Amino acid sequence: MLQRLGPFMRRPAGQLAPVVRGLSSGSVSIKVPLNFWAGKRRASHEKCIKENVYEPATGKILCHLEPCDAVDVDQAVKAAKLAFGHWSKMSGMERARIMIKAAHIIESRREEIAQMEVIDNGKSITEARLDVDSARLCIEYYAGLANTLAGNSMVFKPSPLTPVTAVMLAEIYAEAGAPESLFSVVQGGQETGSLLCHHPDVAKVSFTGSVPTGRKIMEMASKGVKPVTLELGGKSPLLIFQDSDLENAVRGALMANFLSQGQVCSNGTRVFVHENILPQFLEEVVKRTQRIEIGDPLLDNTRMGALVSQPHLDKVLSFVDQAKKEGATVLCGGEPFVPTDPKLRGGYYMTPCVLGECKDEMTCVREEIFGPVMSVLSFETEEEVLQRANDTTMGLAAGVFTRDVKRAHRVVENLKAGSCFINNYNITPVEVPFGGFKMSGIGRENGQVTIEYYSQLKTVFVEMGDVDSLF
Ligand SMILES: NC(=O)c1ccc[n+]([C@@H]2O[C@H](COP(=O)([O-])OP(=O)(O)OC[C@H]3O[C@@H](n4cnc5c(N)ncnc54)[C@H](O)[C@@H]3O)[C@@H](O)[C@H]2O)c1
Ligand SMILES: O=CCc1c[nH]cn1
Repeated sequence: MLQRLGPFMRRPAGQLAPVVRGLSSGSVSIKVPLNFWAGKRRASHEKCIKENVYEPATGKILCHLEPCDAVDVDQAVKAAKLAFGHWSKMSGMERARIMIKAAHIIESRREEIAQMEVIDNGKSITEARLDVDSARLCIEYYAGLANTLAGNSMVFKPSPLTPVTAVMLAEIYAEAGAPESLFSVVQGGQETGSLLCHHPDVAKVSFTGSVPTGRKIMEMASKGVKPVTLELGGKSPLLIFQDSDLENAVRGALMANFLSQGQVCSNGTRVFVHENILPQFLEEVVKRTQRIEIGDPLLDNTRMGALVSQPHLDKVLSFVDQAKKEGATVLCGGEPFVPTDPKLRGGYYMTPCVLGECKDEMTCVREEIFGPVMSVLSFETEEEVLQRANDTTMGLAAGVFTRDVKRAHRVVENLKAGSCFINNYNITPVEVPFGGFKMSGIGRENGQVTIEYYSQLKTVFVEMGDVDSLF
């Protein structure tokens, strides 16, 4: 395991707590470059100002980001264009073989990748392992479809807050035998992103992020008349009817709000509960929220790690303050959390929050918080709750809990959202398309339909006879 982690330097021992299956929080300091194209990791070509990147669990500096400038982006895109030439001429079988090999490498390095994702992102190791499995399954699924299709190359810019693991994926594709630069990584923030959108050799822009940034991306892509896929934010409703199995509804509400410290686009953060079961629901949901184990994300029993950055934590806490000012009741959580372990004291933790007595017009109900904050609202009738659930500019996901199967189908038919869950929440298998209605996005990821969003259709007429001319 440690040999594989060669490029990552460990901090001197001494202040470290026991190592958890390889890495421990606060023990990693990355010195190697984080850009990757033409077969290797690369520093940016200019000695630019390096930006600190912090480990969410500890607040310690994890690495330095060297944003790619126009020269770097141009090199990466040109290399990707060459790779496209090779890759698209390979047979589907050859491409599938390379993808399956990449999937096997991911499987064999599952724990190492998951641990590095935790260090990079702050989420719990339990979730990170599932994320690595999802990545592998995704590659396996599309390898199955590759046999009959054209292939693309990609230049990927990760969030500047979490730059580390995307480079590992680039190395894995290279090891699996993919043409050089088939999958490249350029680091940076909005300037680098904007360079990619404007580059004339970039044929398609796929963006995952917030609605305001998505709007800018679409605007930039429009200059080159480039197609876009936009996977944007949400403010999804979860409807819990009186006839629900209450135990499962409570579990669903927790899964809809607290995965990845609430930093999940599809989260069902507006929880509408029928007025007759509201007291029981709140008692149970608050009890279980208070039991969520917060702390070192690399420990197996942790269920909630750290938020991605200090500014983001501050923003989420300010949403809770605003909710209080607007009349919501904090039923639990919503406070900064300082773990007892001294090495975690600088980390970005908060207690998961349930807000009661929420009203439709409150900021916490209207705006995406992207943190562990559940807003609970009461309703009386199906018609009323459907109208309120759809009263949003976004439409990524929605959920309904009821034992009445006819009601379940009637409700999801009327919910304006790309993914609807009946008696569960946040289930996203790779075979099933994922994407938003309204301002939550354009296009779909996952499933067979996604291929259409990354392909050009070419129509070719071949005349075998004479041209029937009118002239
Ligand atoms: N629909 C989905 O599948 C999905 C998945 C995950 C996250 N999200 C959404 O993402 C948001 C949270 O992510 P975030 O905080 O990283 O979002 P963000 O919009 O702040 O940033 C996303 C990315 O855009 C880049 N960027 C920012 N400004 C840019 C510009 N002007 N030009 C080019 N690039 C620019 C950033 O560097 C970053 O890599 C939430 O709204 C969440 O719902 C959506
Ligand atoms: O934050 C986004 C979550 C998600 C689930 N499936 C695809 N994206």
